[in-house]
Amino acid sequence: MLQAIETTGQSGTSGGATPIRIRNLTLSFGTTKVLKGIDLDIGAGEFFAFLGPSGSGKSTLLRAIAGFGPRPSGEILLGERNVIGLQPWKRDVGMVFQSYALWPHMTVRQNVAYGLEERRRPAEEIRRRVREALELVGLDAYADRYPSQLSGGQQQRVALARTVVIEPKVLLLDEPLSNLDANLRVQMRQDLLALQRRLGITTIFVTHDQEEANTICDRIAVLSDGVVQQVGEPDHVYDQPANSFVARFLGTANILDGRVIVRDGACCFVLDERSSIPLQGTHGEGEASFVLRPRGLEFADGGAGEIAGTIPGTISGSEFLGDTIRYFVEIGDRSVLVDEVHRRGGDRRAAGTRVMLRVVPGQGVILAR
Ligand SMILES: Nc1ncnc2c1ncn2[C@@H]1O[C@H](COP(=O)(O)OP(=O)(O)OP(=O)(O)O)[C@@H](O)[C@H]1O
Repeated sequence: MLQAIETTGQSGTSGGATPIRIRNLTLSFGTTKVLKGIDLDIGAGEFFAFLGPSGSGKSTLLRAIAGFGPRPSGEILLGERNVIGLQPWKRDVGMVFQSYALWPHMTVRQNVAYGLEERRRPAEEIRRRVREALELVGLDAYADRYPSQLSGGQQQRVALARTVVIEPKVLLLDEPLSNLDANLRVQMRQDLLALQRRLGITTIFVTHDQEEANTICDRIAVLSDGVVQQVGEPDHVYDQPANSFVARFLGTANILDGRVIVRDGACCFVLDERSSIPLQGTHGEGEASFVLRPRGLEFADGGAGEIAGTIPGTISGSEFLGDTIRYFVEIGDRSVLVDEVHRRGGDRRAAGTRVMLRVVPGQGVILAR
């Protein structure tokens, strides 16, 4: 019965925004553990993303919060209440899925009203709340249409209206934009952000699309193999990845293996016998990886011969990316990516050219290995 409704909230219980605390959450399908001791704190009113590759456990975690799937161990606190073991419809959460699953034989108005009718709200209240929900998603003029008379984006907005109309304390969105075409997704994510801000409702958004998470969410949790790899604001996680998985998953990264040494009190990253890079700040000595975005490296032009702190290399190819040109540079037996701003009419560096690279000051992260 919930298939088309996909909301598990109770009517008229919204109150203030609800924080979510997850403690040591573990969940298995049969003998396969897919959530492995998840700890998370999601603030009241926060727009939070679960981001990770396919199979990392994002949907399973979201569904566990909603009360679907096998019973996990650990705690899920919605406000002060541990909801583990509680039936989905008693949790006061609303969930929107990738497939909108609207009732095709019902108008937009009837679809949105359905959850309130099921909860036996008075007719006048239903009329008012449905009108408000449709205004919220900008579809009040479409109330008498059937789903087949709407675009994909409009249908998804009906699905959102149908969920928020029951005033859940927590809104769970499982890849809600992935059925839409690229342009509509960009538009819809802004609409979604505006809606979330207006409602002030604690919201979790599941996606494998880092751009989607980064553009609309306050904070993200990066998941891999049922484990939270890192939590933080999108720019922080991008700039300061906790490990090489996060660095690779959030954009393109050069991961250079070498070691940190301290010489005369100054830290230095030794790539090989020809290349060492001075480091800012203090780091422990030992095996390490230097994680650098392609924009974190630049060409040290103009110097004759090798310059201290630079890395000699040879360009092996390049790609035109619009605003930038991405160069493939061989350094020893490894290859790195270097992005250089494209200037109109500027010459492209040719394959085979010998170059010196340096780290842009302040760029890069050292990860112990
Ligand atoms: N009903 C199920 N029975 C058995 N295994 C399942 C079931 N649902 C999910 N899994 C497994 O649990 C793991 C996590 O799946 P989940 O759907 O949570 O990943 P996800 O990160 O949401 O991936 P996607 O982005 O592809 O939806 C996967 O290995 C998946 O095969």
